[in-house]
Amino acid sequence: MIFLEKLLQVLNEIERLNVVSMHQMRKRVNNLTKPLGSLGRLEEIAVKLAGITGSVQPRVENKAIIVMCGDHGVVQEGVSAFPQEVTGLMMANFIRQGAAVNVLAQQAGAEVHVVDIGTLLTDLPEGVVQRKVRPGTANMAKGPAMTKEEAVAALQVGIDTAYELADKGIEVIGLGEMGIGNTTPSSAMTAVFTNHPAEQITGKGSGINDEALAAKTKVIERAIEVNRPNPGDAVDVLAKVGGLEIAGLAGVILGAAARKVPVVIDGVITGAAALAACRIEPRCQDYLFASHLSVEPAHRIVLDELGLKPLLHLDMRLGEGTGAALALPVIESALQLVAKMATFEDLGIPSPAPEEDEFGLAVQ
Ligand SMILES: Cc1cc2ncn([C@H]3O[C@H](COP(=O)(O)O)[C@@H](O)[C@H]3O)c2cc1C
Ligand SMILES: O=C(O)c1cccnc1
Repeated sequence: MIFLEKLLQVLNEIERLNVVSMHQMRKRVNNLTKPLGSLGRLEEIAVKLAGITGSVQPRVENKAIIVMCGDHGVVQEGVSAFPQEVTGLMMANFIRQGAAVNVLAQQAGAEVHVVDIGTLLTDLPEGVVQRKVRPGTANMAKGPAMTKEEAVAALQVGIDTAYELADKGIEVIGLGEMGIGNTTPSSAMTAVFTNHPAEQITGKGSGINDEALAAKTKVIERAIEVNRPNPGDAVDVLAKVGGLEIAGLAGVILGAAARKVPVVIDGVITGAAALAACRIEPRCQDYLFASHLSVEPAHRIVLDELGLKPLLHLDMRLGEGTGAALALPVIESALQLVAKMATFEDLGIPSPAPEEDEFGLAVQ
């Protein structure tokens, strides 16, 4: 249980947002040459980033997307439109820069880190980070997807990955994943954590038909019934009805929050990981940005539960970190505005800033 001790130490390091920096950033934003509040959510982004980093000049120039990859025993139940081999083939595609996330990450100026935390592939393409905890999960419709020890080990892989990136100067992390079948554990976890019926939470994933959707819903119900995950114990939920890449992503969030690095979540799978991370340590909620709203029904429920508003509405349902990659430039733009716009002071006219900000602090 060395892992567990390390995990507890990480949780201990996650701090609340720095309210002083947020107040200073709000003051700066209110003094920019524009009507108060007119940059809308971009203003909120700047203030939140100040709180996360504890700096009035936060930076998100050095960006990375972590694509955690894992396979799922539950595909035996026919829950995906695609065969399991596609997970490994897509890993090679990420390395060849041929996937959607590669194109969008390049647009955003973000590095893509591909981590094998639990695929069935034995011959990994060069460039994939090898952190396999086990080769694929077991079929959760018949028993636990993995042991609790394996779930903790996967969390630790995520924490280590976040630490490595923070140590090399990465200032914002986008989350992505690849794993055929992974919308099934994501929906199961969301059903358990939010106490919604599987029917309201299950979607078509990569594109199953209505008949297969009904069967997928039943598989999720059965997995919950067979395993009885304890909603009050997020590691139990991850182990019984989760996935290796999902646990790894939850670990990335915990590690990034401990290092004061903002995290941009993507679709329904990274959303389920965020729910797990926030159940393990609620303070990490403050470190999250929601990039977009997926068409998968579980996603809206996840974001509501996390109290996050998506930045983009593009009707996407891909995963990989594609939504996160698209949101990174929006987040960076918020800071560029703060850094480069003139203030009312520069124009020599009084600022329209209110006397108090949302923290009840005087801003003049
Ligand atoms: C070619 C291809 C590329 C993908 N990139 C992301 N996903 C997405 O689809 C999978 C989840 O959907 P389901 O639960 O229905 O299997 C995940 O790998 C997710 O990242 C892909 C899926 C496919 C087929
Ligand atoms: O929105 C997502 O994250 C998603 C949807 C379908 C398949 N994979 C991912």
